[in-house]
Amino acid sequence: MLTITKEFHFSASHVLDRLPSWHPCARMHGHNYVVVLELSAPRDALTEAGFVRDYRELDAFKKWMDDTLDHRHLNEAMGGVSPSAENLAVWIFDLWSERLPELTAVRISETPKTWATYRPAARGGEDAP
Ligand SMILES: Nc1nc2c(c(=O)[nH]1)N=C([C@H](O)[C@H](O)COP(=O)(O)OP(=O)(O)OP(=O)(O)O)CN2
Ligand SMILES: [Zn+2]
Repeated sequence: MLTITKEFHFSASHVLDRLPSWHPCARMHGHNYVVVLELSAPRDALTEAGFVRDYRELDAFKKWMDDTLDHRHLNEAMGGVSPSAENLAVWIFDLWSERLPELTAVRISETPKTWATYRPAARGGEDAP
């Protein structure tokens, strides 16, 4: 299995309003988010050029991210889903997995020290069918 990743950046605010009120993240605050898309393909399924998928074909994802998430309030942009890093990873995966069939994982960083990864078992890795 071959795996490629590409990193994207956006800035947004959120409120984790399902947390208890004493929790700092229950207050409005913002992050400079990092999103990493991971795409995978078996070695015998690479394109003629030797790509899992051309990185440049991910320009559409960047445009969507800029339009939908950048400088937005994630509680609104995500339609009421609690905007944790975990839920954001799942939400992005579910929105993009049909358009990017090679998508195997979405990783989200809110701070330089934190990462959340959504990697559905059936879609990638050594155990994939
Ligand atoms: N499992 C999760 N825990 C937390 C999430 C999350 O999405 N998933 N989100 C937050 C906050 O939104 C934010 O990311 C703060 O995280 P935290 O690590 O507390 O950030 P700090 O910069 O304040 O941490 P320091 O330890 O002071 O560097 C909270 N938890
Ligand atoms: Zn936060």
